[in-house]
Amino acid sequence: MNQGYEDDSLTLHTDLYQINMAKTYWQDGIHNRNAVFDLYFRKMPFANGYAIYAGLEKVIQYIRDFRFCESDLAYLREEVKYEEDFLDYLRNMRFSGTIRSMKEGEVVFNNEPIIQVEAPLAEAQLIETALLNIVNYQTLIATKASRIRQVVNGEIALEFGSRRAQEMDAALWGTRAAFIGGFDGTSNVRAGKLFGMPVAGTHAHAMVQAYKDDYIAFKKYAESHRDCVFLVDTYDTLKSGVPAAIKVAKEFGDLINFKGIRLDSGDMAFLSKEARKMLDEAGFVDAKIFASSDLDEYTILHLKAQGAKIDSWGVGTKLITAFDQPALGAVYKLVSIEDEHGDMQDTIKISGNAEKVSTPGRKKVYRIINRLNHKSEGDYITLWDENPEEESRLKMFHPVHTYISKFVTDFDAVNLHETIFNHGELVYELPALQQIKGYAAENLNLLWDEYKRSLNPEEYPVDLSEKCWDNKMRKIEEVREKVDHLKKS
Ligand SMILES: Nc1ncnc2c1ncn2[C@@H]1O[C@H](COP(=O)(O)OP(=O)(O)OP(=O)(O)O)[C@@H](O)[C@H]1O
Ligand SMILES: O=P(O)(O)OC[C@H]1O[C@H](OP(=O)(O)OP(=O)(O)O)[C@H](O)[C@@H]1O
Ligand SMILES: O=C(O)c1cccnc1
Repeated sequence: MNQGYEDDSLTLHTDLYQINMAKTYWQDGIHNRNAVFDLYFRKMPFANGYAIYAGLEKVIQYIRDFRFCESDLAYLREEVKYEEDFLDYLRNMRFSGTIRSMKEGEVVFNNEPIIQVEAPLAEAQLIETALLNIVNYQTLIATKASRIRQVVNGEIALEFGSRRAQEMDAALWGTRAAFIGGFDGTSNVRAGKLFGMPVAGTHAHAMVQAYKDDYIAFKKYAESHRDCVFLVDTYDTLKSGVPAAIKVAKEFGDLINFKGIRLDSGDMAFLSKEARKMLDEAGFVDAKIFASSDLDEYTILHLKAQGAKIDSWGVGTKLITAFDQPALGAVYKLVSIEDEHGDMQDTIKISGNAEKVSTPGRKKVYRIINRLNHKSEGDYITLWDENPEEESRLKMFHPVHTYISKFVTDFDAVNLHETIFNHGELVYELPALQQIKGYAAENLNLLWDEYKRSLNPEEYPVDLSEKCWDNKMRKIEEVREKVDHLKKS
């Protein structure tokens, strides 16, 4: 999308204040100081017990291609009035830092760094907006998809939301995220082409309206396709749609693969049960019933509770727009920065709300897995120089309500971060999408069911090591002393 420019990049896909800060750092000569930022979210989306991380593929593409092109620089020169020497600095900028990230498809929780950026201060600052933009949306959709997958269980779930998504990129990357979260395929053909996802589809009401008759429309479709799923609710599902589908299936016999029917309105519990009887009586016991129409995990659960005979669920609007929670709220916080002597100094952002106080320092995140039952005991955030793998007994305690604690022995501590870029060089090979999806499903098996139920799940422990916690308390104290001192002077 060049909008008339000869060249274009995603590098201006940032907030102006990031470039303004970069200019201040550059002018002051601190732009190359090593800085560490954590990307994390604070509250579990949809009040779910876990989230599924998606977005890494796009983050990699964005970082790999990070550079200001000439039309970006011309814009900054003419419209924002930046001086030539600063523009020269931007012209030569490439991302030269290190990015550590959890793997795509990882089961993630609030308040743990999903991505950690360690880079020259100005570079780390400039990429914030795009990273958050990507991860916030894709993680939200993967998580919503996973919630729907939990209730759909062993049946088929198809993503149908392109027409309702917040624009084209959202449809495309959203459906990829939904696939990672557990969907089986998409109606978006470009997603099939670009990501290798399975594509699937039936037909719309428009086709039945065009032929003005269920039977004629289905017959015409059968003449032009081998796989047939007929949409039966345009006029009257049980009186016209289902009988017409059965009639065409009988007439065409082996000439078509009659896969079933789709319901898109009305009482889908009642209609699916009646349609199932009609299909079975006609001998089409293998024909499947597809359902769509404003579905989400709640309607699907209710339909199942009513004994609906639905085999395949098409979900659009409520998935692709994350209808009940439109934002994940992930943030990007500076946790450590090099001082004038070359030493790293940890930084903190204070808030009146204890849960919002950032956790200082360059950190690692471990998943503590019980060797006896292969279930996760929780996640354990340490400072960089700690190694829980070498410890035989771990004290895990809640970082806010510290009296909630437990000791864990006989565990494996799995470091959840992979190095993606090392000093600017891409060193990570992204697995195939199918593998990422498999990884998400596999990792969910590490969680007790109590964390996975869609309603009122238990809170999964995300704890700080004692050293990490002490460091945080020390930083809080330092800030407090400084503020007290300012008040007095
Ligand atoms: N038995 C059922 N129990 C609970 N929810 C249902 C049941 N049957 C359908 N639904 C859901 O109820 C909602 C009905 O939507 P709506 O009122 O728009 O009617 P509709 O039958 O889809 O009609 P139309 O698409 O023609 O406007 C949809 O979200 C659908 O998934
Ligand atoms: O309801 P969603 O979860 O968003 O799923 C996608 C919807 O898109 C189509 O409807 P639409 O009314 O757009 O077209 P149609 O005429 O083919 O029904 C389809 O029939 C689904 O109802
Ligand atoms: O293939 C379908 O049935 C379909 C595709 C997109 C939206 N609604 C339905």
